Amino acid sequence: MNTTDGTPAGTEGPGERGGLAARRGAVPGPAAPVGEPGGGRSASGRDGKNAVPPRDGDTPRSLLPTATARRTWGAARELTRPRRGRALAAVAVFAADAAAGLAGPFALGWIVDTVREGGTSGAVTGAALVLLGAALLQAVLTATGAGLVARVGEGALARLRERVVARALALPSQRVEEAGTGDLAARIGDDAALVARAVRDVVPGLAGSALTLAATLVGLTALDWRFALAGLCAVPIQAATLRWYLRRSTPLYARQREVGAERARQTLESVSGAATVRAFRLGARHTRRIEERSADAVAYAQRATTLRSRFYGRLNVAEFVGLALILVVGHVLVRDGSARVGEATAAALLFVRLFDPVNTLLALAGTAQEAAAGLARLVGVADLVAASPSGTSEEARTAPSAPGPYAVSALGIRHDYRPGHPVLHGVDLRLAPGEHVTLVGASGAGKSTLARIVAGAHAPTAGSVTVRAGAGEGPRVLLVDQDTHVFTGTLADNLLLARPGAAASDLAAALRAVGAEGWARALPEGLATVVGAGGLALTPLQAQQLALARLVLADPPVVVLDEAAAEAGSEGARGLERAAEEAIRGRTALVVAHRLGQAARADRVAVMEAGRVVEEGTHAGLLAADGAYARLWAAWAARGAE
Ligand SMILES: Nc1ncnc2c1ncn2[C@@H]1O[C@H](COP(=O)(O)OP(=O)(O)OP(=O)(O)O)[C@@H](O)[C@H]1O
Repeated sequence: MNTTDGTPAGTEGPGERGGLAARRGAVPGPAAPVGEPGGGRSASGRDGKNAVPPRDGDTPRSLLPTATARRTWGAARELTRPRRGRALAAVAVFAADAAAGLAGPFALGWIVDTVREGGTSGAVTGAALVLLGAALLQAVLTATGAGLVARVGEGALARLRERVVARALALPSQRVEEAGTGDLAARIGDDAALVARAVRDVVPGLAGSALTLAATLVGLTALDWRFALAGLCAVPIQAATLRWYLRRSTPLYARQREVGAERARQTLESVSGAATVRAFRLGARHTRRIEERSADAVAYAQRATTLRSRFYGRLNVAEFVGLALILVVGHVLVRDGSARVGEATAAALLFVRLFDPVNTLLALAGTAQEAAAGLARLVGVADLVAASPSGTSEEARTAPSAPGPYAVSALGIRHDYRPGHPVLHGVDLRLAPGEHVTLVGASGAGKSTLARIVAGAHAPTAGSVTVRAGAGEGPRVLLVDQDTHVFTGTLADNLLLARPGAAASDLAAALRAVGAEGWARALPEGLATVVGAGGLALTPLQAQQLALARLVLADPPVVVLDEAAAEAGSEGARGLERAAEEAIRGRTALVVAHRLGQAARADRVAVMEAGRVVEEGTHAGLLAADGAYARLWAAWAARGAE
């Protein structure tokens, strides 16, 4: 993972921490603010709608929720509970490690006294061997402790990741769009990486450092309580430094995180919309926006680096004060005969040995804070209530459905993508059980929006959609639109996700029903051929047929088809029309049609204009009425019914 300023996570630029102190990673972790109270759907009852302020005419974004600090802590405990034994073992190992670390300074003090008193070289060698043995033991214990922590932490993180991905997949597309796909991607990518790094480095670092600190205090007290007191004089300076740092770093990292997410969102949006950006010559505008966001990210990274340098500078002062006091105390104690030179040496060495753990502790406090913010953002998504069953996508439908078609009524549907700019104005549309209704109208009339609302992919701003269920089961609506995804896997896998466990004969029958049997059989390994990214690329027509075959297998009582034939070319489009008719047979169906031939064969046609249904009736009836539909039909026929 890279930090926002391009340096690898876990490292810092040279010169930030000079002298004897360790260089430990306070990585500028983009950390989101803890969520504000809101009418959200997280299990914590809080839905932090972190609206990122708009820039340059952008629409404000409502980021996905972030869990409260309390809920985050609770989730971390829940996730580690099954591995409590290992966690306790890790603490015990780190404690033994810290105790073994005391051997070094004591042995060196012993060597000093032995040499001063003219002792034998054998005694010195013995002390040196103790030193070596202690160092080896420490190496083994440190590795064991880190291994235990990694096993506890990685297991917990894997569970959390699974939950986040499951929830993310169940989120209504509208919610993801509102937040920007970059927000979700940043959480699953950057935040998960941040937490994983914390599990690997921060937790062992914090635990080891805290225990070393405690053991060293015991060691100093054992030499003479006044050494411990002198060493403790550094603590107020360190505490003040930490407070000073955290007060500045918390909002800084939070803002840095937001700025990073904004940059990711903007980049993703510009790249994924590259064709549109080119077509409308928006390149310069998008480049400027990316530059602005990148400049923001760089500015915040620089501020974070400056802050860390000042933080380490203050820590050096604390170390100097503590060490100077210990040397003064040692001098006084040796002079009045209450301590030996070796003991004063050991005390000074014990204190110097603390530089590392103290700095680790303080530096990691910031990183731990960032990781906690990342974890809060992951838990926020993991706690989201799964999308309603009607919020469906074609891929999401897997369970077998209730038999028989249902009636659908969409009443008083209003929809604003942007507040105050309605694109649907109180639309009423009813479908009788098993009826096929086709939506027609000019581009931008609102057909796709209405279709997605009926399918449950968008929640309407006002109005309601009712799918009257038969006995027992809940409503089952399946949406097939032009965003058909071919997953990397075999053709059979791609079909089975619509009906897990279906027999090969069912898969073949579904392919046959949508006219795909021919090309599927001709594949090098038939149903076992790997398709999708990295495998055989399916044509847009084949991908649409695959979507329709999944529809046949999922067997939903209600189906919404939107532009399934759009990308297939006119020959392919006619084939797809036939496949679609076959796939929706026996179901209640709402079909968005751009080719009016589809409308002619539907039970009923609804004509939309500027967000309203302006005409409804059969093809023949509407032609006879000589209204909006008749004009559309005439125009379509004049273009050669392409
Ligand atoms: N995600 C969105 N955000 C903002 N506005 C949108 C969004 N999707 C559609 N719109 C707007 O809503 C209006 C209706 O669009 P919609 O796609 O529903 O129309 P349509 O009749 O299906 O058009 P087409 O035939 O071109 O697909 C249009 O003005 C469109 O620009």
